Amino acid sequence: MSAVAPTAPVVLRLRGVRRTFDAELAPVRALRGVNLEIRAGEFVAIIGPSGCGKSTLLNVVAGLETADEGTVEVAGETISGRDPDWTARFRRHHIGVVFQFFNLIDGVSAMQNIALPAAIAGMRRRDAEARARDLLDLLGLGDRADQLPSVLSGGQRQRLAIARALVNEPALLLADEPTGALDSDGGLEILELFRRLHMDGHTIVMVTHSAEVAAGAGRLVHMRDGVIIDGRAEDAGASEAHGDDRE
Ligand SMILES: Nc1ncnc2c1ncn2[C@@H]1O[C@H](COP(=O)(O)OP(=O)(O)OP(=O)(O)O)[C@@H](O)[C@H]1O
Repeated sequence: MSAVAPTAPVVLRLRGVRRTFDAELAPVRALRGVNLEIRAGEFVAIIGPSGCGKSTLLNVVAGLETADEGTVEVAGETISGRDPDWTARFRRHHIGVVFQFFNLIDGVSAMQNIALPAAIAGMRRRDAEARARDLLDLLGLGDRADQLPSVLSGGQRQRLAIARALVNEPALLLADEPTGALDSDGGLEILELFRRLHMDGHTIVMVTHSAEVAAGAGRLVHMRDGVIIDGRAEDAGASEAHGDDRE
């Protein structure tokens, strides 16, 4: 289990978060009252059956989806209910996001894939490039700085995407199926990297289908039918943990 002190500050807090999608047959209640607290330095894996709401939860935390109800706090700031520009700015500065299929910019070098988001967040170009080079070295891609993502292996692309996610020193690193597009060895390599980042003090929340990858995290959070059924914040109400279905 995670060795994170129970007194470490809460970096992520969700309270009563709901999200329903319109669909042709019937509305899909993807999140049905999610309560969760994650403390600084935790490495958390969110697991559960397909369709239980894992990606929706991560997207709501990233501000890529909005919650219909409830509150989402990241690094002490309430991010739910904000306008899209505020949310995008907050995400740039405080949240790093890693996706299953990397989402790199194909037309620019590995180094620029990292430096551009830093420059957009306001860092001077030269500083952004220096930071990008440091991150490439840290993640074992120092000799790939000038290459395009298309010539990198899947594992290298994902390491590059992780470097990009770290460039603005986020309070929270989110990863949605970060090993899903990689073979088993590549996946375990990414897990090892997350474990290293965790040891360095990063706070990581990862959605995964892989039991092997999840087992490498410090804490497991189990979801089912749009709620967290285990691994929730200690102080969340028991009825909420089993779904507070009001409809
Ligand atoms: N944009 C959307 N519009 C309509 N329904 C959606 C949308 N996004 C997600 N859903 C539905 O919400 C539910 C939860 O989806 P979500 O992707 O969060 O689940 P998941 O646990 O991540 O699934 P998987 O493990 O298969 O990736 C599913 O029934 C899904 O079909």
